[in-house]
Amino acid sequence: MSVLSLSNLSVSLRGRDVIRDVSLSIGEGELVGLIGPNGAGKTTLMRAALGLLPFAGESSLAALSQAERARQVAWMPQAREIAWPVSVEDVVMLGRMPHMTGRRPSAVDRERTEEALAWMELTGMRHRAATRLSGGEQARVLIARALAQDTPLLMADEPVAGLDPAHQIATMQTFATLARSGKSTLVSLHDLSLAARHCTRIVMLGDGGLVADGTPAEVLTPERLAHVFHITAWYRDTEDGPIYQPLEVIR
Ligand SMILES: Nc1ncnc2c1ncn2[C@@H]1O[C@H](COP(=O)(O)OP(=O)(O)OP(=O)(O)O)[C@@H](O)[C@H]1O
Repeated sequence: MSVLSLSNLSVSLRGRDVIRDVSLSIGEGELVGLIGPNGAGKTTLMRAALGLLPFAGESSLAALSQAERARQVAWMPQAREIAWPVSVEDVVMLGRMPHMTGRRPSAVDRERTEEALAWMELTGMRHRAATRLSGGEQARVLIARALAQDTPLLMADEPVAGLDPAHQIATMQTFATLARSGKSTLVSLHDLSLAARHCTRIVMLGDGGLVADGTPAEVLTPERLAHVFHITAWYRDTEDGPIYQPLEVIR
């Protein structure tokens, strides 16, 4: 079953075509990396898919009511400064809002919150004010809030930007674990190695259009890296998975 379906999605901002005719469908248990250079349209595509921007074409998510959408998809935007001086666990518990029926959190709400705190290694700082955390720690709190929402689909805009290497890897492994349990994630990334190692599928955008959609090995060819990213990269298929190291800029 598909958790997101986009059909001929196009977005025009201030008279400029930013996304052109993108069609794709994400099924259960997929971890999809959305890659493309700065300005390629990754954020715009995700925001339009969520119904946060006007678009032409169709998005299965945008067609849902606000309440249904909040139970179908958790969204972690790129902006990640937490402005509310509340505890880490309270921010994460906010992810349970779409599921809460009464005024008090249920046993399931508490369980999902605990799980999300543990996933993001935040249990030890649960009582700290979220505003007093470092940038990377705040990002982990917002990922935990999205995980606590416990939706079939998670959409995250550069969730690992600003995280240290251990937390980048752990976050991608959490998404992979979710995928194995049938949940899907669409995640925009700039790190090609993380994308290649952890994603089951890569969607490459270039200048607003869909350039390629397939397995990491199918999509990350030297020709596309040259043409779309203007780079050369060192590549090896190792026992620990594929490794990509960008090397030179092609001018
Ligand atoms: N409100 C806006 N009005 C006009 N143009 C916009 C607006 N928002 C974004 N754009 C333009 O749309 C294009 C795509 O932007 P978008 O933020 O989707 O790219 P991105 O792939 O997410 O980039 P990055 O990797 O830098 O985050 C860019 O050229 C950007 O300048």
